[in-house]
Amino acid sequence: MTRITVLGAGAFGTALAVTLARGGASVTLWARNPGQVAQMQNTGENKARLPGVKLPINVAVTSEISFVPADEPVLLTLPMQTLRGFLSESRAQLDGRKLVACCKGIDLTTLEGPASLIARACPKAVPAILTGPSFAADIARGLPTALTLACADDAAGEELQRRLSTPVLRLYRSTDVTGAELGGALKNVIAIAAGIVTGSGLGDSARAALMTRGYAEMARMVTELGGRPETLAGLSGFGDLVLTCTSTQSRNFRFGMALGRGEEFDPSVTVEGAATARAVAALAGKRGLDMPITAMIAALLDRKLTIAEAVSALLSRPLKQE
Ligand SMILES: NC(=O)C1=CN([C@@H]2O[C@H](COP(=O)(O)OP(=O)(O)OC[C@H]3O[C@@H](n4cnc5c(N)ncnc54)[C@H](OP(=O)(O)O)[C@@H]3O)[C@@H](O)[C@H]2O)C=CC1
Ligand SMILES: O=C(CO)COP(=O)(O)O
Repeated sequence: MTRITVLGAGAFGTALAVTLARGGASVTLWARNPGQVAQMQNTGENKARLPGVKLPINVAVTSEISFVPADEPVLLTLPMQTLRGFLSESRAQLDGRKLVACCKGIDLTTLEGPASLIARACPKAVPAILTGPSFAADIARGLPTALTLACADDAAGEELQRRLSTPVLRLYRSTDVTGAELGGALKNVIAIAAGIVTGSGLGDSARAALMTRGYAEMARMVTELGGRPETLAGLSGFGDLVLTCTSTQSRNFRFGMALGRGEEFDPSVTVEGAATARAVAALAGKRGLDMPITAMIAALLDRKLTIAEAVSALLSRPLKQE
């Protein structure tokens, strides 16, 4: 039987633990907070992050990372901006493992994605990325979901694909780690922008234009960093961009909608695209890449611009070929 360790009991980690356990794996789900662990053990449910979903009996919940099996997959399901610190604290337990990052974003300090952070902290580990269109709530309900599993070592990737696929969770394999992780990171920034367009009443046509031009700037960054444009055309890029820019289940989209309406947004909600917008704007600046939508979102979040000014700046750019 496959044993899987899931580190991070947020909505996504819990949903993945549940679906993998339903698929027959023996899952250990780790959360940092012993109180939350006790609550999950007592109620058989993660009431804080994924209420209403029963944990199968083959999910063991713990707040200790004392032993992580060496040859079994480890899923990292923490928010992106906490990953670097977590890896550095836990490298003794994690190095040498197959570490599958499920977070979407770019680290604000190093301007790197999860695979590079893993490689730096745990040089003997096999880094992989699990990404694509998938809301935790959908996965937890057992609805069909398709994701990209990217690993530079294709043999290791094939094994991970096999172990992490279930009858309702279909994984496609890729060796393009850069393309896959950038798709998941960058689409969140465009989703905030799409939310702003919707929230401020600019219309569906404007949102479609923004998604398309957002995709163009995502492709520029993927190509610049050595990823493959065809990866971006798959689940991890196009697929997740469409999902996140069109569904109010998305926190990034809802955050953008609140901005567009001039409403407050609960600061405790994980909105990966906010930090990633700033990181990507900095990276684009360093590399001389034109990423106007990302730059506008970063400027809006830093209150350097109003929405009206951002829209006007985007529309008054010089006319160019598509
Ligand atoms: N939710 C979804 O539908 C999807 C999420 N993802 C990605 O998964 C990642 C996690 O998101 P999600 O599960 O939704 O997040 P949630 O907001 O649901 O939960 C975040 C979890 O991370 C924990 N956490 C925060 N900081 C640390 C830390 N320093 N050390 C250890 N644990 C920490 C929190 O613990 P505590 O409660 O103690 O603060 C909490 O359990 C994100 O990158 C997201 O983009 C990807 C696809 C779908
Ligand atoms: O990445 C996701 C869906 O694929 C989840 O999106 P949000 O983080 O915007 O909720």
